Amino acid sequence: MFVLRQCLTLGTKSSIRNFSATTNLVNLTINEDTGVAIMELNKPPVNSLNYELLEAMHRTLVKLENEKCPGMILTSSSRSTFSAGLDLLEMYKPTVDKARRFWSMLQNTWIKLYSTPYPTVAAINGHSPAGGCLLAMSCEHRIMVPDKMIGLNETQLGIVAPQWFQDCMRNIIGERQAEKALIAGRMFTSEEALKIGLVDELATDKEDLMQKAHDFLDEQMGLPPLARSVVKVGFRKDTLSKLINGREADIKMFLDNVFQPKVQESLENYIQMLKKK
Ligand SMILES: CCCCCC/C=C\CC(=O)SCCNC(=O)CCNC(=O)[C@H](O)C(C)(C)COP(=O)(O)OP(=O)(O)OC[C@H]1O[C@@H](n2cnc3c(N)ncnc32)[C@H](O)[C@@H]1OP(=O)(O)O
Repeated sequence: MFVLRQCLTLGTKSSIRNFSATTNLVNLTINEDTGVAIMELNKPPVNSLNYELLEAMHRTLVKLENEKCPGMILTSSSRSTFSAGLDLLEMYKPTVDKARRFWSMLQNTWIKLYSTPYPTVAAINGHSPAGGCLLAMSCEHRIMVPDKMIGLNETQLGIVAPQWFQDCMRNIIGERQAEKALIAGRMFTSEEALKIGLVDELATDKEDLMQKAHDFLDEQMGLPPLARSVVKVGFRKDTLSKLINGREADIKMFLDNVFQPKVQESLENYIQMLKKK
């Protein structure tokens, strides 16, 4: 195995191979024999999804697609958290330009991740609320360590999970379970998530998690890749097209909501609460 460290400040293919001391928000490891990529989110302490992390993810996904990646594992370098979801500071008192840029990058990243032709598996080694749950749901297969929490908890924060977040959940756990979970903003334990099908497997620890993720990819990589990807994208095309054809309306929805005084008040209280913990 060798490690390619993807650095935000580096753009060219050759320079990506050089380690740089600059913060690496995404660590990319590619197995020389199998080509399998491990994309590890690395924004301590909890991988909150700010513009820079989303951009680093997007850039990595473009690179993997260009280099005909055969399969990818999405995981996190944090011991407690897969991803804490969207960075609350991106939504708290932003300028219009900053909010628009942020949301647009979230859309870009999700569209790339949800539509990869190659198989993807989320190795969920920690809590995965809201936007973190979206990332996991955008992969094809989810494996989670025990005793962590996952779900779309937006309602509990006084905000609304966008339609495409909701669609992703509905596509996985079905209409009735998704409606109940989304209205309540419910977070599930790993064990509950397995029961309702929000995750596919539980692992005993990180080693078991990665082994199971590799096993899933091995199985997928044994299938004819073109047929596999056509079926995958066929299943996902309605959800994808809804956002792709409605990106501007979705940005407007976000901007209209994020600047509501009530929403700003909820975000402020929530940020304070997290800081006091
Ligand atoms: C507004 C219009 C519509 C918008 C639609 C939005 C759609 C999606 C929204 C989201 O994704 S909002 C984010 C939702 N996320 C959460 O509710 C998770 C909040 N975090 C936690 O519950 C916990 O941090 C954790 C993930 C369970 C991890 O717990 P742990 O004990 O390990 O770590 P903490 O001590 O709580 O946190 C460390 C450090 O990180 C800061 N932080 C945590 N989450 C976020 C976040 N999402 N954004 C920014 N910062 C975050 C936390 O405040 C701590 O900071 P310091 O005290 O160290 O400064």
